[in-house]
Order: sequence, then structure tokens, then C-alpha cells
Amino acid sequence: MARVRELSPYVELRREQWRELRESTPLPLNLDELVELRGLGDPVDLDEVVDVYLPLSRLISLQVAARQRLYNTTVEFLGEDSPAKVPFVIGIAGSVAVGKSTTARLLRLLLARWPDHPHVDLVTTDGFLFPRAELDRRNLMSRKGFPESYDRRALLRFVSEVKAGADEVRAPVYSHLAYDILPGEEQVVRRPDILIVEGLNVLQPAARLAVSDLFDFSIYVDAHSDDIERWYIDRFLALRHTAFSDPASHFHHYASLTDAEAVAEATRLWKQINEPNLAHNILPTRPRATLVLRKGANHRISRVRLRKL
Ligand SMILES: Nc1ncnc2c1ncn2[C@@H]1O[C@H](COP(=O)(O)OP(=O)(O)O)[C@@H](O)[C@H]1O
Ligand SMILES: CC(C)(COP(=O)(O)O)[C@@H](O)C(=O)NCCC(=O)O
Repeated sequence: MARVRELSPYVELRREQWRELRESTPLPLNLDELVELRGLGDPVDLDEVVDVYLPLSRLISLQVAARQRLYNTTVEFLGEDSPAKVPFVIGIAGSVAVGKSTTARLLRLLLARWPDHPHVDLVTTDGFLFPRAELDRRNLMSRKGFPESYDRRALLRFVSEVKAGADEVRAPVYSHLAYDILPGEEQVVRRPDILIVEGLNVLQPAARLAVSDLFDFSIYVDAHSDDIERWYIDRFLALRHTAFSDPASHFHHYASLTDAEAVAEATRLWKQINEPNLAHNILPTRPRATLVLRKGANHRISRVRLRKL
């Protein structure tokens, strides 16, 4: 048994063990900044930043430098001169409502505060969902977030161009308010040191090249499905007083639901769309991640699994 564990590509650490790996990494953000970036219902606090995210930002920063050295070796082998700086690409995957966007925004800020790689861009894959009219045409409206609801070729082209050093690369923008891609809006990415790509399905493999093949590091945000369902429902209840209350929201009619009605509707959405997507498409990609952040029922990260081989 011990021998099997020795041969495993993974090392699993309790939070108390992982936090030791921070070493002397300073805490470069304050509570106001953390509150500003955390998602609705996400309780991440400064202790979690110190225990989990500072060791992680240290590891990634070390790997950014190592990856550039590896790239330089190839350039030298090819006899080309003056190697360019290649953006380091990080993928962040996990279920709807698990807290990926908070992890992504937090990591973006922490990584940008290292002097060696100050320019960190973040894109979310919802921008690559097909527009609503196209989802309708393909009969995919009730499969939003499933791999086939995305223009995967466009996403792959986008990340390939960023990584190849294009001066400007443009991504479409999705709005939860409009429940659609915003025509004419775009996010422009200009030669970042690090690009973070966050989305449900970013770790999906493909028969040909997949966006996950371009990742230098990947993170899967993980929790028990029953806990995520509860967070999803709680967030849905809270959205009635925030996003849904906007008359322009596609879901404005949800704002007037009673608690019982809202729980029933959120449960239906979870069971029909988000839980099957988690079980069939997202969870099977977890073994591919470089790092798994495992959350307990209280939403706090309790364990970290690192793929070291
Ligand atoms: N219907 C909605 N209206 C407005 N914002 C939403 C809605 N659903 C999700 N969000 C917001 O979108 C972001 C991404 O949510 P989600 O895809 O569930 O991923 P995660 O919770 O893992 O970050 C979160 O900040 C969430 O609060
Ligand atoms: C927009 C999303 C598909 C997530 O997009 P991502 O950026 O993770 O690719 C998801 O948040 C969503 O709205 N799913 C639809 C089902 C639901 O409303 O619960």
C-alpha cells in the first residue's frame, strides 16, 4: 500500500500542512480588497488567503520562471535568437456555484503583485457560450454550461493566439443580466505575463487539441455535490435582492418569488442542468488538474491535492 502511494502522481495535504509552504511570501492585499472581489455568498477570509492562496501564488510564481526557462531551451535548440516572453496560462475549473470566480479573481490579484509578472489577465469562458439565438437553434437552451454549449474552436483560437504572443486578442463578453452574449462588446487581452482562463469545462479533453492542452497550470475547485447544491440555492435566494431585482434582468420575474418558490425553482435548475453537468462532464476532469482545492461543508478549503508528476 505504501508503495502504491509512493508511486502516485498526487500528493495530498491537509490545510495545516499546505500553509507551511507559504514560507516568507508576504500578504499583498487587505480585507477591503478581498471583500471587493469575493463572489456573492463566498465567505473566503484573510486566513484562507494566507493559508491556501499565498503558498499557491508562490508555487505558481516559481513555475512561471521555470516554464520560461524550459521554453528558452527549445528556442536555443531550434537555433532561433532572442526568445520571447511566453504568457503562462492557468485554467480554473469546477461546478457552477463552487466559487471558481472568487478563486480566479483572488489569484489574479495575488499573482499581479509579484514583481516578475505584474500583468495578469482573466477571461471567463461564458464569453464563449453560443449566443442565445444559436443555443435555441441547436436546442441547447437547457444545456447551458455543457461542453457543447460553447464555441470551443473560438476559445481554443483565443488562447492559442494569446500564448503565441499576438499583440491584441479579443474575447466576446457574456452578461448574466441579459442572459446572452453582448453584441459589440469585447474583452481585449494584450500580451499578459499570465492569462487565467476560468470556466466549468476548461479541463475537458478533446480528440484533437483542446484548450486544456495549452495550460501550464490548472486548478479544480472541488466540494461535495450536496454542499454545492445548497450554495447554489442560497445564492439563488440572495440573487432575488441583487441581480434579479434589476428590471433589466432576464430573470426579473424571479425577484418576486417567495422563499419556498425560489427554493423549488433553484432545486429544479440544479437537478435538471447543473448537477448532471457536474456529474457527467466536470467531475470526470478533476484528475487532470495540477491542483485540487477541496472545500468542506462550511465552504472553507480543507485539503489541497497537488499533481507533482
Ligand atoms: N443568474 C445570475 N445573475 C447574476 N449573477 C450570477 C448569476 N448566476 C451566477 N452569477 C454570478 O456569476 C459568477 C459565476 O458563477 P458560477 O458560474 O456559478 O461560478 P462560481 O460560483 O464557481 O464562481 C458568480 O460571481 C455569480 O455570483
Ligand atoms: C454562465 C454559466 C454557463 C457559467 O459559465 P462559465 O464562465 O463557467 O463557462 C453558468 O453560470 C450558468 O448560467 N448556467 C446556466 C444554468 C443556471 O442558470 O444555473
